[in-house]
This record gives sequence, structure tokens and C-alpha cells, in this order.
Amino acid sequence: MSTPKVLFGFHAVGVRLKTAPQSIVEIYFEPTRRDARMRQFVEKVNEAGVRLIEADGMRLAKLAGSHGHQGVAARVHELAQVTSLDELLEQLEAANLDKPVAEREQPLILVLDGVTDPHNLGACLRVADGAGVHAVIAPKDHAAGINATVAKVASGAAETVPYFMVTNLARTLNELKERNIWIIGTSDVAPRTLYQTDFKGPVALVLGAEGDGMRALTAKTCDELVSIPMRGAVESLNVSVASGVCLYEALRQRSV
Ligand SMILES: C[S@@+](CC[C@H](N)C(=O)[O-])C[C@H]1O[C@@H](n2cnc3c(N)ncnc32)[C@H](O)[C@@H]1O
Repeated sequence: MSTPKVLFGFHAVGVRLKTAPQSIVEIYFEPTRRDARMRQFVEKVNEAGVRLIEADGMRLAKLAGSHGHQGVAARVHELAQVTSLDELLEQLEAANLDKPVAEREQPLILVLDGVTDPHNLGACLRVADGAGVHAVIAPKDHAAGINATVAKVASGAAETVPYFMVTNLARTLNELKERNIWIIGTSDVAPRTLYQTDFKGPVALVLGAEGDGMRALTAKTCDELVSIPMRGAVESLNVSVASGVCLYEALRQRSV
């Protein structure tokens, strides 16, 4: 088994407890918190037969590397996941092989070009999980990796959505194109809006960094660029909010 890592917060630990209790080494909790949420949580841990250890706030903060632990942290083993984007796409293609076209599950991928804030990455993973995204891709050299803060903000989605960090993002986008995946980039200055584009087929949606947006090469590699209409004074949305707006438009189109 892998070296254990730490999850913290009710959501992140709760999702792991629900989906893979066998992967939890032990759960730490603050016994001085006696509210209903903590009582229910402790009950669930006991039902699952997971080892429960009392810890004060300082120990939890040290374990979590953050004060946002809500009185709960867990040491867990990594879950076995698909190890590469290719493997994931091949699994999807194989699952679609015998299905009529109308019933095929079309890949939906979120690409984050340089999102470095762990809170933004966590929020993007959370909305990606909600919208049924198959994988999130980011460049290795300029993006946040999955850490305890990301896992906490993602509320369990860091466990459910595969996150691949790639060496050369433009090359990966070209490889997606070779698999007939349509690359839709987002920019607040694109003349066409997301409501004028088709998200029904295999799609990779590309969002840019908090400050500078997508890099020039990334934007050039996209098949098309779309904007989210902005009616007020601010020029752009937070990247996780923009991800949510675009992904739920994709989900809406795919659901009709
Ligand atoms: C805070 S914005 C960056 C703004 C930056 N000035 C730019 O040139 O894109 C972060 C990312 O969220 C997405 N985004 C935010 N607002 C958007 C909008 N109105 N239309 C399209 N994408 C938007 C884009 O992917 C953008 O790169």
C-alpha cells in the first residue's frame, strides 16, 4: 500500500468514509466538539469500524497543515485510480464500443491552464464532479497539485475526479484532437458566447489562470474560443465560477 496522506474536514473525510472506508488508516477527532454534526460523524465512523483517535485542535492543525479541519482529520491510503489520461480515454472508448451512437457517453474533460490557487483548484474539482467531468488536466510546471487544502475545498471530489498533470499541455490538447475531442477555450474577450456553441459531442473545456488567463499557445491550440456574457462592471469571473457556468451549460445541452 501507498504511504498514507491526510484528508481533513467533514466533507472530505465523510466522502472517503462513505466510498472507501477500508482505505482509512485512522480518523482523528476533537472530542470537545459535541454538536450534532460531530456526533453523527462519530457514529458513522464507529459503524464503519474505523479506528477513532481523540486529538486536540493543535494536533489536528498540525496533521492537516491547516486550521480549517473542523475538528476532523484522517490518515488514508491513496485509492487505486486510472494512471493516465490515455488509459481513461481508452476505457471510455471501450465502454462505448457496443452502444448505439445516441447512448454513447461522450468525454467531458476540464483543462486548467495554470490555476495555482489550491482553493480555486478544489472548487473546480468540486464543480467538475458535479457536472460529471471524466478528468481534469493541468500543466505540471505551473499549476497547483492535490494537497490537503485542495481536498478539503473539493469536498470529496479530489477523490472522485482523476487529475492529470501533463508535461506539455499544448501537445496533450493536440492528442485529444486526434481522438476527435473538440477543444473549447474560454476568454472574456471571445466574440462568441458559450450559449452559441455545441457541447454535445466529445469536449475538452479549457480555462485559464487566475491572473493572465490561458497562455497564448494554449489559446491558439483551441478549436474555438467562447466567452461568458458579463453584464456588469467587472471584466471576468473567478475561474471556478467560470468552470461551473460552462460545465453546467455542457450538462444542460447533454441532458436534452
Ligand atoms: C479570472 S479569469 C482571467 C481573466 C484574464 N484577464 C483573461 O485574460 O482571461 C480566469 C479564467 O476564468 C475564465 N473566465 C472568467 N471569466 C470569463 C468570461 N467572462 N468569459 C470566458 N471565460 C471567463 C477564463 O478561462 C479565464 O482564463
